[in-house]
Amino acid sequence: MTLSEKIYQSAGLILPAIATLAALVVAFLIDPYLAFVSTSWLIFGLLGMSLDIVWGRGGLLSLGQTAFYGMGGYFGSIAAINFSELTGNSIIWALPIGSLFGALSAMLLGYVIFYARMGELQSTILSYTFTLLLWSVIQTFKIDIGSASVLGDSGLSNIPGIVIGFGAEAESLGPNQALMTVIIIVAILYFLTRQLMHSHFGRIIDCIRIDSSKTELLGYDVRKYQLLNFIYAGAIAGLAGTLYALWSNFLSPSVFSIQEAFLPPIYVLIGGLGTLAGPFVGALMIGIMSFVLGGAAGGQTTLILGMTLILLVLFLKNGILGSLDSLWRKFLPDPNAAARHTNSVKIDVEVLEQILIDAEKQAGPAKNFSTTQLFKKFGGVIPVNKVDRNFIPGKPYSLIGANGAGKSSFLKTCVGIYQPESGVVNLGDDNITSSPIFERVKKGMGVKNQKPQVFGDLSVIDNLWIAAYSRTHDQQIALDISHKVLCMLGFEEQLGVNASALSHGQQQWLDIGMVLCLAPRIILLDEPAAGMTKEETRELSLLIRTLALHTTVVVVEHDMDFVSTLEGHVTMLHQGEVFAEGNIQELRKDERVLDVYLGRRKHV
Ligand SMILES: Nc1ncnc2c1ncn2[C@@H]1O[C@H](COP(=O)(O)OP(=O)(O)OP(=O)(O)O)[C@@H](O)[C@H]1O
Repeated sequence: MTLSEKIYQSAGLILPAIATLAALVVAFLIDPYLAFVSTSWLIFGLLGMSLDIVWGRGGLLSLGQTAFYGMGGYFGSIAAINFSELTGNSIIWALPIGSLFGALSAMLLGYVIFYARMGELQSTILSYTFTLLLWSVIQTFKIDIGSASVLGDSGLSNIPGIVIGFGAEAESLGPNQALMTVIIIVAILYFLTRQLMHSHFGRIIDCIRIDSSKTELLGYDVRKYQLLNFIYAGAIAGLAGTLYALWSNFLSPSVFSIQEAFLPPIYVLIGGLGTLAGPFVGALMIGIMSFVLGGAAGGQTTLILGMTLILLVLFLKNGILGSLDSLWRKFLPDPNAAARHTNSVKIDVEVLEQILIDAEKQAGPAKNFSTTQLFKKFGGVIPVNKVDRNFIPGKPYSLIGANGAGKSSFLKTCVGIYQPESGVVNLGDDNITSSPIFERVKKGMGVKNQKPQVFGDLSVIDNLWIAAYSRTHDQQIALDISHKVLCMLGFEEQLGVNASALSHGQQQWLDIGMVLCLAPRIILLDEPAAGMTKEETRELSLLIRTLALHTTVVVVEHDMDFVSTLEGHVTMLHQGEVFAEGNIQELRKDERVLDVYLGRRKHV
């Protein structure tokens, strides 16, 4: 890595650290009124960051962040009002309780969103509805909890300020000290979140955003990770809400309002989606503009602000920090340059054998795979009609058939993408008929779909690593496995290239490499030769034959010539049923098979 790349890599750490120190100095020096106002900008930035975790990293535009913020604010304030009477200090009670209630509300909403497998738009609308629901409830809700009185649309008052001392004499901090305290809390949360997003957890979240179905095919429990990420962001929003309540000493139901719900997405868009620090820039910019325009624009603040924001989002599509990042990258060496130097893939069979032997040592022997009376229908169409099959290691199995014969449907029903109406799927001794996909993968199933599924924004090595990590849960072992597979494919030079910069054929190989990193005990390949050159197809055939010596391999394939090179067992499907089987030479002589393939009616 060059010096300029090293500086770029550490910028996300160094620049915010410098910004924190500078902010502390400024907070100490500025006018108390400005310190008071700018504290709220920082808190809004924190709320924006909580959305960036869910949206920029997790891929879900949630309009529920202000709901968690409001819930955190209310419950944190109730704790502060009651407990600070006893101990003086407000934040040690309010912040944990506020973030706990933010997290709990996020858990409730997130569970519905992720476990009901809602689409993106549905999820956004549901999160918005959740916020509005709380708004209407809190407006009429009146209750006394100890010394705290929640008074419907009159809100909650008498919230103590930010008190960090203890005892009867402990007092609220002045505006400058309060700002400095909030800067420190926000900085801690920013660096913690950055660390989390750079950990394996963050990488998995990135993969889910890019391609959630592929992430599940790598054996990750996608919904669990999405929910955990959502809960974490809810906790941050709840904490931001509590800080806001302590700062303003008052909370009204308007924190759950429509206007508030749309502010965090604006902060994120202005600052830069997925940058984590961007929402602070966005909140600061809006705060400063409103502050400055408030006096000068004679009642036209909202109009001028709105126009400026529209122009900003139009001309800086990646937001301020996102655009600066793109600009900076232009001065760095092109990480994808090596993608242009790739030759056609030549499998290193020796390395492949070693990988397969290691996999066997770690994951156990190959497993049989069988279906019994497997049946799937779509309305009147029956693409899988009571199929009994038993696949064992030794020779590859090919499933052939004309278009619409049911090959892909059979494979998808085996993988768990389609749920069968009846019948059983067994992996080794386990009945996996109703297991979720990620559990099947954990039990040893490896799947390669027809189109290459790689994480385009991640480097080649990271793509392999994320697959290997799913099996090993050990960062170093996963890296060792990734390097072996990289070497087997001859991709060493392309290690740092983004997967999206590879050609279609290379992406197919990378996808196959990812499957190998899982050390699968049975491998299902759907038209793996699609889009490959003749040379690559030859290598693929060699790879599949080698794989079949160590694992069970089932290939769905159209191309009879390719199937004949596999020298394995062939099953022909027709109208969802097993129509013929044997080796390819026998099937090629079978008139009934030729009739189906050539569309003749003589024997069928
Ligand atoms: N999700 C679905 N909903 C409705 N019908 C489907 C669905 N998936 C497949 N089918 C139908 O099932 C039948 C078998 O399709 P399938 O894709 O499994 O065949 P195939 O042998 O893989 O064909 P091809 O080689 O063209 O991919 C077709 O009639 C198809 O329209």
